Amino acid sequence: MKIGLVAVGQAGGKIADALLRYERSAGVEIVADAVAVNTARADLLGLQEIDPERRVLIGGDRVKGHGSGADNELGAELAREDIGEVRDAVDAIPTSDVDAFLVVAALGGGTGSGGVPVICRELRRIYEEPVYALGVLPAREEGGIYTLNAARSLKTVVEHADATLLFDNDAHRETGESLAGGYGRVNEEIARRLGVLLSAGEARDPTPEKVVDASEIINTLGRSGGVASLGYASAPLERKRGLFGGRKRIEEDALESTTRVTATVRRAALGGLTLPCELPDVERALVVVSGPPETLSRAGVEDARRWLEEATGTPEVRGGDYPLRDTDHLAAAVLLGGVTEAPRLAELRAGAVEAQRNVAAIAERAELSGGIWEAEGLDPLF
Ligand SMILES: Nc1nc2c(ncn2[C@@H]2O[C@H](COP(=O)(O)OP(=O)(O)OP(=O)(O)O)[C@@H](O)[C@H]2O)c(=O)[nH]1
Repeated sequence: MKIGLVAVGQAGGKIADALLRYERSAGVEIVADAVAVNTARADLLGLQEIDPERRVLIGGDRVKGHGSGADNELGAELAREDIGEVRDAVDAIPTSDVDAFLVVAALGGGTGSGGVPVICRELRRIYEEPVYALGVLPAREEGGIYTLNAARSLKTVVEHADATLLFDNDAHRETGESLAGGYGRVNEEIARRLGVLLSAGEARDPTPEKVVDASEIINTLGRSGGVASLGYASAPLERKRGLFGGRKRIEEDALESTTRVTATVRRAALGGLTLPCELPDVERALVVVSGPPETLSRAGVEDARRWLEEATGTPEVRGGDYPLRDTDHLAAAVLLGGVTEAPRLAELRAGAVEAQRNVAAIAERAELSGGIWEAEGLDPLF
């Protein structure tokens, strides 16, 4: 499946860079072209993979290229004002190659958080292809404003994107790792997951037993504004030198590969989700198993698909394989579409309501303190 990639804000740009690096190193073609949008000039200059001609600075007249300072109302306003420039940049993407658009950003800051819903709405207005958002949720320690930004942005994005794939930064922190220290690894993790999912439909050689095409990914994500989560897990494979030397190969017995496939899919769906959720709380699922052809047990993929059907309680579970010759791992990607509830979303909503209350109380206090000067009866200088 080929996407037109639109990266908004700092995190969006870095994730897009990571996806383009994945594409190059894996030798696959999954990004038709990528555009980066930001209110901060320095962030745009720091990008490494996105063509400089496809980098769009918005709000230059108002914020002078210095970003929107975690103010997502400002981020949305600047995106609305300069939407024509974003549109022109996206117009240059060869849409005959594009199966869907993916608009990527962190939802906790200002530019990405405010810009994503505005850009999704505009792309949906113009193009027939589905427009998906990939939103990164802030870590708990980032506090009330980031939580409030993310909740308000998400509430708006689900209205304007065909579906929103969420990635919880907190769920992917390693013990003892600082938030910012883990960004590089986390971005590569997002890129690998998306990479495996999107490449599956582009697989040609070796030929998959059961191809996962773009329409299956689109049908799983849905087009009615749902939330999605993407699971991933991998298992190392042992290569042994053949009897007469030569290239090491993987020795398989059918039972072993069936068990490995089902166990890896279960780990991806139960413990490796970008947005942790309970399986009965999803409406659709898609499983892709990738690895050397001799390890891709057809029975294993079918068992895993049936297990997902039971665990989710929905008949809408699709599945396929993606054979890769030169890998020492078996990997499973599980896409869950139509996620109706997740603990992190409930927590985000509650945190945002509280933060909004605090913001209102502070504004009221500020108004009162302004009133003190009124009461003094002093005239200002001018
Ligand atoms: N996964 C991931 N999260 C990031 C990265 N950089 C920042 N974040 C998170 O993104 C949120 C802030 O979003 P940014 O993208 O930095 O901000 P922005 O959209 O450019 O908006 P402003 O800088 O406020 O104009 C916070 O929750 C950060 O923890 C990154 O490289 N990867």
